[in-house]
Amino acid sequence: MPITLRQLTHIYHAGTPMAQQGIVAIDLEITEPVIVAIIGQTGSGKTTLIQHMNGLLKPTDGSIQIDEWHIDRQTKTAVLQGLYQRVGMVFQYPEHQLFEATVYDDIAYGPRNMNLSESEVAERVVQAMTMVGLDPDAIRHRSPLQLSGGQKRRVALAGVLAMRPQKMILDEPTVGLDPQGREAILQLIRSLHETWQMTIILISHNMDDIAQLADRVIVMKEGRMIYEGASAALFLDQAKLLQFGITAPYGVQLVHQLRAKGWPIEPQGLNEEQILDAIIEGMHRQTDTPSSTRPTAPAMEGEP
Ligand SMILES: Nc1ncnc2c1ncn2[C@@H]1O[C@H](COP(=O)(O)OP(=O)(O)OP(=O)(O)O)[C@@H](O)[C@H]1O
Repeated sequence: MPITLRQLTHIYHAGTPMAQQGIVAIDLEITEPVIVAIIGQTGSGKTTLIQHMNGLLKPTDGSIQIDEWHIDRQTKTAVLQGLYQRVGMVFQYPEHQLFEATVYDDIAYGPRNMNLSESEVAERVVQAMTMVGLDPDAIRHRSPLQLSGGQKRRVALAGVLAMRPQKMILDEPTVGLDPQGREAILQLIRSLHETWQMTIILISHNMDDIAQLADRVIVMKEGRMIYEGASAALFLDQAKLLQFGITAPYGVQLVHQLRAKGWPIEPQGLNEEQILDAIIEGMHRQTDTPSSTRPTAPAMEGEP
């Protein structure tokens, strides 16, 4: 079932002198399962948008349809709570919200709030820990405070997964992690999507993360959605990148630079492997081209 937004609008403190525009008239259809990235400058409405997708905010105008939930300004708060459990939200720096004495209790917090039996809670905690690559026997009794940054983030993710959401929203999932921790979280997100067919919506400022993960990209500006489309199409369109003030991922920049120098490279995708294949293919094509028509390869430094 697609996620459908119709003229979705949110004005904070609507009808008061403090009224502040959050998002305006957003029409969007997300066909699942998919990984969607939301980008945009600070204050552009990214957080306001995602908070409608898990029932933390209600529209002041327009509507949002997620599975059986149709939400508009009339929707009662109790109805929103069901959505909150179905669509998991992982906040920026979620590890700052680990507050229980043990890893087990932290992950069990969400399922316990769902009034499940303790045996069901235990089953979910172990499954969620396994899903995020944490060894349940090794760390369940440890304090979350004793874990590394990457492990803490996995615990926070497991806490959301233990509620068995069908969709997940991640706010800056790799921010503050070292390169190894970042790579591990990217892999985890990819495997959640592929193994569980989970729709994942993420906010990110990291274009390399987006190039590696996202099928689609939404660009927000001043509360409005100014672009929605395939991430590959956006990153390969230099005019749009310039228009939106987006710096392309490193691999894509390399492709643009090589193309500008006449290398016949036509990348079909965006992840590192695809870009590398495209560059190698371009090199082969260049070698096959008769020398009179061959574009000039970039000269190495120090070469004539
Ligand atoms: N609780 C609030 N009360 C009033 N205005 C708000 C509130 N939250 C956000 N806004 C306003 O709504 C607009 C969109 O904010 P939002 O937080 O959605 O942007 P964002 O793109 O997520 O920004 P950032 O990247 O800084 O998190 C901004 O003008 C902001 O000032």
